[in-house]
Amino acid sequence: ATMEPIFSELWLLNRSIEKAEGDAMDLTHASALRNSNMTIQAGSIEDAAGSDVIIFTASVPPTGKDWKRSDLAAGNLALLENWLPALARSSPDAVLIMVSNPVDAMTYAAIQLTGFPPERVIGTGTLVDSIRYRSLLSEELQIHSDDIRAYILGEHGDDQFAAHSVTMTGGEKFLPSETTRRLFRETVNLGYEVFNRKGYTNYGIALATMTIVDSIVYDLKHTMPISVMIDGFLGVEDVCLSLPAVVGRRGVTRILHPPLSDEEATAFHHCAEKVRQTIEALGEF
Ligand SMILES: NC(=O)c1ccc[n+]([C@@H]2O[C@H](COP(=O)([O-])OP(=O)(O)OC[C@H]3O[C@@H](n4cnc5c(N)ncnc54)[C@H](O)[C@@H]3O)[C@@H](O)[C@H]2O)c1
Repeated sequence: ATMEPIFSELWLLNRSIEKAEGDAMDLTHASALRNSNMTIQAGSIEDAAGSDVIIFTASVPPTGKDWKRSDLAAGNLALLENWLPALARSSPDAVLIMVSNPVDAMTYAAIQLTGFPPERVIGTGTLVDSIRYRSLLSEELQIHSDDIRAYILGEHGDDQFAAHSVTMTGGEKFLPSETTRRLFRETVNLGYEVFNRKGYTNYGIALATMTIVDSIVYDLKHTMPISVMIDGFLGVEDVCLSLPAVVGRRGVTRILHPPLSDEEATAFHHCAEKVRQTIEALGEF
């Protein structure tokens, strides 16, 4: 969001105003080379009042070598509790994009803490996993990744699954094969693989978030796998998980219901149980 001149104003909020100011200055200098009149400033919740889009990325750091995204749940819930009610009061019509992990449980918590209608709260969910999978398939098939309709669905975590039965390009279905399964197994670990090498992931998630922002700001109504409040699909509700959904100016305008195989439906139910457990372990909020 910071390098695309898509907003008129971009406000950076951080517990450390100095860090936010440093980023705002650096980005403002960089944008001198862009065809941009977007202003980039550091400030407070009040400064950013009336925002159209809120992107939440604050997070406690992971600890230990074999950390899981769900380990961040309690620490990040405290950050959400600290920031979101006030952000929601000062920007009551915003669409909120949740990036912080574990993103599905945090998206659910954000709906409760903002009081926003669920369609105005979007988790980046498995969008980043789906682009990773598409990029592996693209390399294997020698077809541009943008032409490959392949979805990783469920939780943005270890129990995500590839919706092999609805993967297609040019109208041709890819039946699940040893190759698609192998590439999916690689996909699940790619986030950790990048993290283990550089200590964080940023380019993939930044562009995934920008894809959501673009679809909101320009009301593009693109379909993408994102974390949404599940609307009774396969009997699942009251939990956030990724399904393909249509994104426009007011947030999610439609959640799609792909015809999953029995095996995929079981995986979806499993993800629902797992994310629900994470949410329940957080207690009242
Ligand atoms: N959804 C995804 O696909 C995806 C991908 C990458 C990262 N993430 C998640 O995004 C989050 C951020 O990742 P990162 O690599 O940018 O982490 P980071 O540690 O670099 O950044 C965290 C930021 O949060 C700020 N912060 C900490 N406590 C705060 C508080 N009390 N109030 C306000 N700000 C506070 C820190 O100052 C820092 O700027 C993590 O939870 C990470 O797991 C999600």
